[in-house]
Amino acid sequence: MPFIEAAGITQHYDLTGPADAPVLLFANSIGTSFHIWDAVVPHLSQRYRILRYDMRGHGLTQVTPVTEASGYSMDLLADDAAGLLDALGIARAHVCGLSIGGMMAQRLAVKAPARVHGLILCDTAGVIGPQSIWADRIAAIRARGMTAISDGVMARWFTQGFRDGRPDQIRGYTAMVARTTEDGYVGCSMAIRDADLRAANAAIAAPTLVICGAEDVATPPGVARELAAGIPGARFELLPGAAHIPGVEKPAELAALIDGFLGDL
Ligand SMILES: O=C(O)CCC(=O)CC(=O)O
Repeated sequence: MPFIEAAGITQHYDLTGPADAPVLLFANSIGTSFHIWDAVVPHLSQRYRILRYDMRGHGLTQVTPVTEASGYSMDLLADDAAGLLDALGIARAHVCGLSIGGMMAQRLAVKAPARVHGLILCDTAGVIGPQSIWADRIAAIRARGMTAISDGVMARWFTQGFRDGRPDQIRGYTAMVARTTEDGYVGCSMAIRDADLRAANAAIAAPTLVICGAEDVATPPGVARELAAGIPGARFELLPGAAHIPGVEKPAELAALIDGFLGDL
């Protein structure tokens, strides 16, 4: 199980695919580990060297303490990803980020343009609000723990059909949320709450594809279209039959969109 010291913390990652293939870095959404990409990887791992990692305080990556006064920031999360690339000796990668992972990817593309080749922004936005939803979530977690939010999260992550048809998956993903560290989730909530990336996104130079599940209620298609409109030359693709985590509900379709886009670069 690979761990590496990067950006001052112990990060948990997985690197698979041909050693000489272009690197494709996946960044996850809040409350998840890199296993949300498990079903996508087999569709891409012949042509890309796939790097996945757990965000700070998530999965098996180290959590750092969070107080009312000091949470995490989107810059810190972008520095974590850049530190991971440094530690692994990877100069440049395609980056595919989901939700907060997509916000981190926007930030990385602005802060370190030489590191980002192709940019895929999946079910994300330049701002995810209103800020009150983050205050409410943080208060609920601090009062009652992670299980206070896990049922509501499932309703946003997956379509009704998937929730009805795959109770095994819903139990598993509920456990994934519940086992996320409180400080990790709260710290990342603060990073989302405090981020408005829209103005800075005008400077993104990487070729960009924005993808959104047609049934996403957390970062709906209208918001994702606005994100694409704010990034020079960005394309937008709607993914039918998926909500907030298309890599779980529509892995082959998501992989085809990613591969089609990267194949043109
Ligand atoms: O998923 C994210 O990273 C942010 C949006 C969100 O909170 C969706 C959810 O878990 O309900």
